[in-house]
Amino acid sequence: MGMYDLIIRNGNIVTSDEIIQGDIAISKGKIKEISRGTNLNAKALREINAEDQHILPGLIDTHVHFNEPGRTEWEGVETGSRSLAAGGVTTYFDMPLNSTPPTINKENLELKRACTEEKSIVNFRFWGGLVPENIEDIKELHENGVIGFKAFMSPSGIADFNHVDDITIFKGMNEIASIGSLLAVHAESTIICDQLAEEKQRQNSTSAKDFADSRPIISEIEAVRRIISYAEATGCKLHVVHASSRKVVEIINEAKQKGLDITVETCPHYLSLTLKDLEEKGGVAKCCPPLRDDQEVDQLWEAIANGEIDVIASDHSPAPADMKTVVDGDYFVAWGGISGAQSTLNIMLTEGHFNRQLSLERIVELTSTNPAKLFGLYPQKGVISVNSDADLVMVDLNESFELKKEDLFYRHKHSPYIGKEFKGKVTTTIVNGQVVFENGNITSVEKVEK
Ligand SMILES: NC(=O)N[C@H]1NC(=O)NC1=O
Ligand SMILES: [Zn+2]
Ligand SMILES: [Zn+2]
Repeated sequence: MGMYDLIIRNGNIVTSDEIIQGDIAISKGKIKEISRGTNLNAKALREINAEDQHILPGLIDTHVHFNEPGRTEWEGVETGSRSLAAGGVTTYFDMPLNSTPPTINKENLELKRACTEEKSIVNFRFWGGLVPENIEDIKELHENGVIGFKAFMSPSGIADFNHVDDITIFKGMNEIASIGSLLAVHAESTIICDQLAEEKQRQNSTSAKDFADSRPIISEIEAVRRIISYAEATGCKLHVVHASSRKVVEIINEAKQKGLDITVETCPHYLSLTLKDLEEKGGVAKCCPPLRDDQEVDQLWEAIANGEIDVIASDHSPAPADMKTVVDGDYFVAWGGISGAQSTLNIMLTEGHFNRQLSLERIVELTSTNPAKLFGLYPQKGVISVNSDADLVMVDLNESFELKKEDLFYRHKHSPYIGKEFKGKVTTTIVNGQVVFENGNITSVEKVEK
């Protein structure tokens, strides 16, 4: 009879394939045994009764901006990773911008790695940046472990992270293809967005709708079509982040059908919020691309149901509340970025599972299994199986709650989801076999070694 570190008894174990009832035994950070239907005849230092709860692979949030080092007054690894733990996320990929210095060379990557290792309570990986100035640094970043590269096709809003011009895209994608890595793109057209914004501002038309109209869906479509041309020409693997419309998703699917290695992400805010929320809630709901309308939201859910979307990630891009404020009705000045890292699973359960009959298996696939497969972490992560990492989230689907400001672990406790009724509550989050979040509290502050 074995002696394990932890046994979780009698839960409904969800993977991307099936839901089974059983026990999970964990030691040294790994899943050692799983029983189907029966009780494991074993003991552990600690046992958790998961009766009536569902156990999912911990979420892998492939898209967050934690601003550390250098801009921790916006967020930071400590608060950021705690909010992820509270939301059932056990691994995150930190974007190369909004921290200073940005992750565009090896030295800067090491700075980010050092502070993250010191402070994160969940697992992490890093994106490298592709900017016009760093083509020579791509290979070294790759060799030092970045999971891929991120480029902006339109201004990023951050002075030390320039957007790419066509020649940088061409050369960068050739380089990224040659090392076998992947390019993630923020795809909006600079020309369309900048010129429409300038016209609007010149006319003093600065409402929520004016802002949204200055970044129309055609701007995403145009940029995605252009980047697909380069992917075809260079053979570079491509990942389009935060598609706000099924029209964008459809173009990517056509390219997939033609045999291109291309994937697409959307975010919880495009699946749950609209321009109306931007008008009513103000800058807290401002993001780029902007929120669309009800019809676009429904169509994105249809795309999910059809298997046309690969990954759901938060694009948590926080800022202090005063930077998110709409001053004199001007929506152009507020920071674009949604604080959402803690709410991804809640949105998927409430809007997806309960309101639209999306299966729990599909939610697992979109938030954990697919990200793990896409970035080479599978089957170590993204699945509940023997020998996988013990990264797990337990949810009580019978519990409902209204999100309150005090529930948030962010450095700045604002979010467009405050006041929203959620069905399905995260009760426990386990990272590398350690309980890090339980019953509303962070329980372990041990740093995660990478
Ligand atoms: N710089 C940055 O984080 N930008 C993000 N914010 C947002 O709303 N969209 C983005 O790409
Ligand atoms: Zn972006
Ligand atoms: Zn982002």
